[in-house]
Amino acid sequence: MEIFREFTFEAAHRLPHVPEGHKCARLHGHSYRVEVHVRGEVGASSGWVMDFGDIKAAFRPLLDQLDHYYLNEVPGLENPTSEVLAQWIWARLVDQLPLSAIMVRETCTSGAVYRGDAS
Ligand SMILES: Nc1nc2c(c(=O)[nH]1)N=C([C@H](O)[C@H](O)COP(=O)(O)OP(=O)(O)OP(=O)(O)O)CN2
Ligand SMILES: [Zn+2]
Repeated sequence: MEIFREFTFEAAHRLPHVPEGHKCARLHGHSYRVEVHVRGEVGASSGWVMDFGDIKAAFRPLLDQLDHYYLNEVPGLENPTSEVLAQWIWARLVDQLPLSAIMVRETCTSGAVYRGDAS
């Protein structure tokens, strides 16, 4: 069984390695949406894989580093694409949660999913 908890935060960024003239080289912001997916057995007594509250607690320190910040200044997010952000979140949660995926949405129509492999 896979469950997920969604989080939202506001942040600014710019993409430093895009071609000259690309709109994303300019400072701009997004209302980011992050889904943290975890996988496990459904407990016979609990009826759940884990408490959504435990996912929320694990994500809280990351939210404190991201919400209303300029992402380029956060260590590890100097090139804050959706892909880099998904990997950054994964690396900070993988020792605490049985992760199956991290989804990052920059906009309603674009984002990235990281499942912990190289691809
Ligand atoms: N593979 C990626 N491509 C782009 C990323 C990214 O993180 N990974 N990021 C951006 C920009 O951050 C941009 O702000 C968001 O992209 P885009 O989908 O182009 O957003 P728009 O809202 O501007 O889309 P429109 O529908 O064209 O208005 C760019 N690419
Ligand atoms: Zn952007």
